[in-house]
Amino acid sequence: MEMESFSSLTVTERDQILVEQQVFNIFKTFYNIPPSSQSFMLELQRENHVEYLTNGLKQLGPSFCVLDANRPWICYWILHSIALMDEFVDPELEDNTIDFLSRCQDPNGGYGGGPGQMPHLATTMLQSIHLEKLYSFIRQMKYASGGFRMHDAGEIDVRACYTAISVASLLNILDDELVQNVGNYILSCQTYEGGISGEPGSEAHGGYTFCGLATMILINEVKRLDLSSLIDWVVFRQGVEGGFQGRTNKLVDGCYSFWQGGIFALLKRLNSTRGEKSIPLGDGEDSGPDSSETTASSDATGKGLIEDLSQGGSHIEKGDQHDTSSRVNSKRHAKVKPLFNSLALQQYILLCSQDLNGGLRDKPGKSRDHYHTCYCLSGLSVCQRSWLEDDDSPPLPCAVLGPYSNLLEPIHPLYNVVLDRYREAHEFFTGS
Ligand SMILES: CC(C)=CCC/C(C)=C/CC/C(C)=C/COP(=O)(O)OP(=O)(O)O
Ligand SMILES: [Zn+2]
Repeated sequence: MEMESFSSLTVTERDQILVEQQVFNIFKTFYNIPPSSQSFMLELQRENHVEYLTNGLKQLGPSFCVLDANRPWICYWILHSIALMDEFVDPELEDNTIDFLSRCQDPNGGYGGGPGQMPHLATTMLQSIHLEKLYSFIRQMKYASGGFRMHDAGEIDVRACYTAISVASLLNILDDELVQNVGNYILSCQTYEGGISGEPGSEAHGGYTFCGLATMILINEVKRLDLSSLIDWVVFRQGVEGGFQGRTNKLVDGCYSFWQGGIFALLKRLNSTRGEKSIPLGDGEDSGPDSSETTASSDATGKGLIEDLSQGGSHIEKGDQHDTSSRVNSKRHAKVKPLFNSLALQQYILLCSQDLNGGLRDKPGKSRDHYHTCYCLSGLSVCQRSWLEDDDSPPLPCAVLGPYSNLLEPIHPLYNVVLDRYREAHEFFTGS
């Protein structure tokens, strides 16, 4: 592009072009090296990621002051990332972390950002011991409009609804009082674009759309959303770089691999014909006989649209060199053509978001951090199973970009917790 016309662009447009150039340089280098060496670039650097994450966990003690009010959330980002790679932390570090988290618990329920800090819904994502007090804290955060506040006198938004409802659901303390009017509040945040905003009147955003959709599923009101326009909005958030943007005209960012990618995982379950008793999506419906012969396109929610879209896939078909639809044809392993380009997203995560020295990031040029590590890896796990109807069976090798050793553990898409851990928690809190 001519310098003159470049300078006439807005800052956002210039950023977009610069990022696209950086990403395409990475892809060009990648495609210019012999295929035999390409596998190294696409390899998940597990050891380095685990080392980076473990070091992060060791620093959570009293001297750790970066993002001070986020420390329990950092624990989740780190521990979840380690669990996704099926790795463990050593028992002493695990004990120290549990001790640290219990010191963050407020005597009146909920967890604060550090020992002695005000309890906050975002940090209450973590396991709680005082269930009654936790219930009372969540109840106090509920606002008459149906929404929840993030903390005492804090902002009311869709994120707070999700954290309140998902924690209450996982801990089996969700009741009608907590649910009352939540659906109306979320509905009031679905915008003319189809996605969901943080609060009424704001712009649709991937983070809030995930939170809003998951909440509506958990409270059995998902059919009240305009799912066809929501799907329409989210499929167009995948960029030519393969990654997702959070909102219209913004840059792609590795963390939306989960916030947007997770939406597809939820939609896939809604559309599934299998009776998923072990992984309820919350709509209370038995979705039919366990037939491995059926295709995933016959649910009432978004029915015709999902069928149509699953024929066409995502909007970035141009240059899609990895379309595996003709190769993935096993009845047990692949039922669903994802509504997004799963291999392009894996390529963005591995080539552009991965720091080969450990950790993952927003985009090339940015630094790694625990938040992006968590949500890039969660998105990668979603991608690897995006062709599967049943998360308990392993994906075919062609659905996993790079060596098969890149395969991560499956997650429960409503809670973003590794499936086995979800099952343990579910059993613990429901006794079944
Ligand atoms: C459970 C929980 C706490 C969920 C959080 C969900 C989430 C990620 C919400 C997004 C918040 C937001 C509007 C970011 C925009 O930042 P930006 O303007 O820097 O980014 P952008 O340019 O990509 O939109
Ligand atoms: Zn991000």
